[in-house]
Amino acid sequence: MASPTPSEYIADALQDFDPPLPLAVTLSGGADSTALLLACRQRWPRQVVAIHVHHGLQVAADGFAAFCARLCAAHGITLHIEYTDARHAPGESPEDAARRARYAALERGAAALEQRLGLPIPSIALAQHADDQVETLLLALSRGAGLPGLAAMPAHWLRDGRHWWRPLLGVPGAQLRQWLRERGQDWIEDPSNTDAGYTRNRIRHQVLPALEAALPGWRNTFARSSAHAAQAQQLLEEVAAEDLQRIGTPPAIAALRALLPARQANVLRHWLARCHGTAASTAQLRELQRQLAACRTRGHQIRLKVGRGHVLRHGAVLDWQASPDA
Ligand SMILES: Nc1ncnc2c1ncn2[C@@H]1O[C@H](COP(=O)(O)OP(=O)(O)OP(=O)(O)O)[C@@H](O)[C@H]1O
Repeated sequence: MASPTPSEYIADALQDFDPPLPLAVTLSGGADSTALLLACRQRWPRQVVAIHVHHGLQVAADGFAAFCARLCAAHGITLHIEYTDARHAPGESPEDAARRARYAALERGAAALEQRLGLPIPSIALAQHADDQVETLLLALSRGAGLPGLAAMPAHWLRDGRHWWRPLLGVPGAQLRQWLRERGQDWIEDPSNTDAGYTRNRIRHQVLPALEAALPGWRNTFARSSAHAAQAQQLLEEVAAEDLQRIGTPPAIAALRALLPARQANVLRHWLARCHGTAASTAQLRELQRQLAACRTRGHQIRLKVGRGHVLRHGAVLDWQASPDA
């Protein structure tokens, strides 16, 4: 059977994509988001707008913004440029800081467009594709991640009443580039995408070609594994939420001790994330569970560094306190 053409890949992806309109496409000026914008514009001619985030600190930022302005003007697409300063906090990776700042800027950009157009914008689309998804999975494996990491990127989520979508997760990056070339459409190459100092780029340039050669169908099978992990993670979250309700907040030590270790770890992670917005490292969680197992007398104290603060024993319950500098 002939393999699908770039147009067939994209048509297939957009067929399953049915967002409430209008749709804002997040446009970096790279190949992926340029292709997503033009494909969506083709499908919903007057219902697509674009948001570009100008990362003030990057030298190339003006060039990206100028490209997006030219592209949108040429296709009659309304564009909003949102400025942001993605300086990273001490201890935070520059990539994470840029991502966090970008999502906040995209939110502000959507709100600004709503004001300007006098319309709600119920949907925002991001252009990550099948290779990005596999890179995310392999990065998670390289860090020893648990199920949430192995579940990789969700194709859809709802936040503050707005739908966020990733309609291209089934389309290989090379197909998007080919689709643009066939239309004579250019894009901007981000110089940081080839920097081998980033693990993601080493995965992209060294690991993916080896997988391509060794494992036919690996993109689909890896994506299927991520989908299994995402489903299992949903179940774990449900179990943790039920357990936490039973155990109480703050969690009762005796009730925690009655749980099997895996279930105890699951509810502790859930409590820290949902109630305190923090995460324990594997070593911190193991030590906390060891302390819980040893906590047999009234006098046994617990004070452990966990995430951005400390877990403490207060009588019959555990408590978490943020560090003053967190
Ligand atoms: N500066 C930006 N402004 C608006 N949207 C962005 C920006 N940077 C990234 N995005 C959106 O987030 C998605 C993922 O970003 P990421 O940095 O992983 O990819 P990218 O290499 O910039 O992708 P692309 O080839 O689309 O530019 C992009 O596909 C795009 O939809």
